[in-house]
Amino acid sequence: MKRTEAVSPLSPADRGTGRSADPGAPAIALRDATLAFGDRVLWRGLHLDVRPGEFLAVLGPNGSGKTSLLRVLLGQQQLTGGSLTVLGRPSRSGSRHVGYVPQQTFQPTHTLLRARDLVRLGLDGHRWGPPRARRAIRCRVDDLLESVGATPYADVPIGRLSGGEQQRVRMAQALATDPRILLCDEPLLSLDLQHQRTITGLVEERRLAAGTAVVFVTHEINPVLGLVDRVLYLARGRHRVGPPDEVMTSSALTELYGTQVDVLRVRGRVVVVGAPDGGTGHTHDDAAEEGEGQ
Ligand SMILES: Nc1ncnc2c1ncn2[C@@H]1O[C@H](COP(=O)(O)OP(=O)(O)OP(=O)(O)O)[C@@H](O)[C@H]1O
Repeated sequence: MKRTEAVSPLSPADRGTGRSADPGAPAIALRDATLAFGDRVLWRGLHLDVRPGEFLAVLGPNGSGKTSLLRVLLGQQQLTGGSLTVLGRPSRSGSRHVGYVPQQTFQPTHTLLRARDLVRLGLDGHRWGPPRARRAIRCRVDDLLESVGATPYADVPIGRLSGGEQQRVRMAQALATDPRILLCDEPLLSLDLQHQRTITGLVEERRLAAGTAVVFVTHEINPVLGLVDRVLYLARGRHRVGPPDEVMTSSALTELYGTQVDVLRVRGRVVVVGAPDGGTGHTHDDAAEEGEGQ
């Protein structure tokens, strides 16, 4: 299990409420941020504030630097240039105020760790001092598992679960500490429509109830189109940020890719045609799938 992805000890400075010193401060602030590996620039000059309660979708072709951006926000990867603050402070790894749903990695089938153990690690893996009362922890774990529809397999070793089932458990783990920022790396991968809705519903609930800022990496914007405040689109070392109606347009993506790209709206869905990487999955037509299932 990649325990460090979601759980690690708190630094002493991080034991507070997670609120910024300045309540009006953005949850995340990137200034002139650049990330490069050797000569390869993933993105440069990124200037971005993510407000509390905002839903930012991060799109872009394979290798454009979406996961790397999350690693930067998690404090696991240093910027090459520019600066970053998270909840008003320099980012650091292991903050309980930042929930993380990592990109899907399949667990070995022989692992003994059960779904409920993984969620529990998300709950008390950050804590110093005596463990919380067992019953309270068990109830909270049960509630979290229930919220993602994972109760039926709470006691099944995680390696025996399907990709979609594992994904739902990871979401429960990420929400365990009531994070003020939620970073999701393709959390809808492997999920059928019903469970996509369960997951997006949970994220939305959390965002509205607690003002959690959401950074949501996805290859498929349509399942979250109604929730997204802004899109950050990364491609060819460049980026574009703005509301979906401004970014998901033929002119914006043509400029970003440097070649003709057409963005169509079909029954309220976004369809991208002609992106050199074959598109980033926006052409997937959920509406058709939904109709078929009824
Ligand atoms: N530590 C590292 N050192 C060198 N190169 C790296 C490192 N981390 C990532 N890369 C490279 O940076 C590029 C971007 O990787 P990243 O995982 O951020 O892409 P992505 O947009 O999330 O892709 P995908 O859609 O396939 O998940 C890749 O080519 C990757 O190999």
